[in-house]
Amino acid sequence: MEAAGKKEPVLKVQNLGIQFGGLKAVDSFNMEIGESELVGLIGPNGAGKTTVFNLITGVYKPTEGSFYLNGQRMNGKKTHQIVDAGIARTFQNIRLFKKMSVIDNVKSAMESKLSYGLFHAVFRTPVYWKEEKALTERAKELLKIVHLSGMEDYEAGNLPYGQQRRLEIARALATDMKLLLLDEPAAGMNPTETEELLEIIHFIRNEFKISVLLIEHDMSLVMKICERILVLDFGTTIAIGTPEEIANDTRVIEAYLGKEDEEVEADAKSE
Ligand SMILES: Nc1ncnc2c1ncn2[C@@H]1O[C@H](COP(=O)(O)OP(=O)(O)OP(=O)(O)O)[C@@H](O)[C@H]1O
Repeated sequence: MEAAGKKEPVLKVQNLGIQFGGLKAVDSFNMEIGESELVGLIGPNGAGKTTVFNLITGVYKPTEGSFYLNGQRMNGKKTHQIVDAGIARTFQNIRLFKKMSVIDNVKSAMESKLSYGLFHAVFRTPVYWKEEKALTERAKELLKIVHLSGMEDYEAGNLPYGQQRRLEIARALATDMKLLLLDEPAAGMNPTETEELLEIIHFIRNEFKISVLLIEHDMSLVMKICERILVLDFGTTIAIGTPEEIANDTRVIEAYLGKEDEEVEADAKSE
């Protein structure tokens, strides 16, 4: 997958694959994502999309291939090292500290950035308070970006589903990433919430100049927001292209939804 421009791609994936027993969940996966690009990763259930995320965040160890972040080889690194290097993600099944406040959820994602030591934390020194204040301000800014201003003190688990998904995005932003992986961010959202999410993703990409890789079943969102789309089926890449190319690709139409061509084309046009 060729990235736009001549600069080193933010993410470069070469022949990445993993086998679970006899199943090749992801096979020879290749992809490049350039700076500030917004790329979609789609495919039917079980196609291998989340497995790709798990591979490039160090959750799974690839059985073949390599991947690079800004030219730095990332194979074999632990998840926290990959997060520190600049890859952040959200999860299909939301992972928040449900009993913690909204703002503490964001602040806890920034912990690795803290420079004060145990002494300052235990004795609550001026150094501690200064850094805490800066952290709180930053967390508030991030909550504003995901339209959660005013919700700082709510318990995260009590937020409606759509807001919890946006809080996950704020947590990911708190890690100062270069590449943001979003796993079905619109799942469970109504059309108004999805529209709001779309605006937020655009804003984040433009504001932070980050690259985004998006797994999403909501085709209208994918078609509207992604500059390029990669389609997986049974762990294999079956198509790469612009939203328009993907919507008209017969292999995608046949494999992706498993419907008759006319039916899928009608769906794609109505979205
Ligand atoms: N840890 C694992 N052990 C064994 N098989 C696994 C494991 N993780 C994923 N798989 C299998 O790998 C395949 C790809 O799964 P994956 O979750 O990546 O698909 P997906 O495209 O994200 O699907 P969905 O859209 O339903 O989330 C599936 O057949 C799945 O059962």
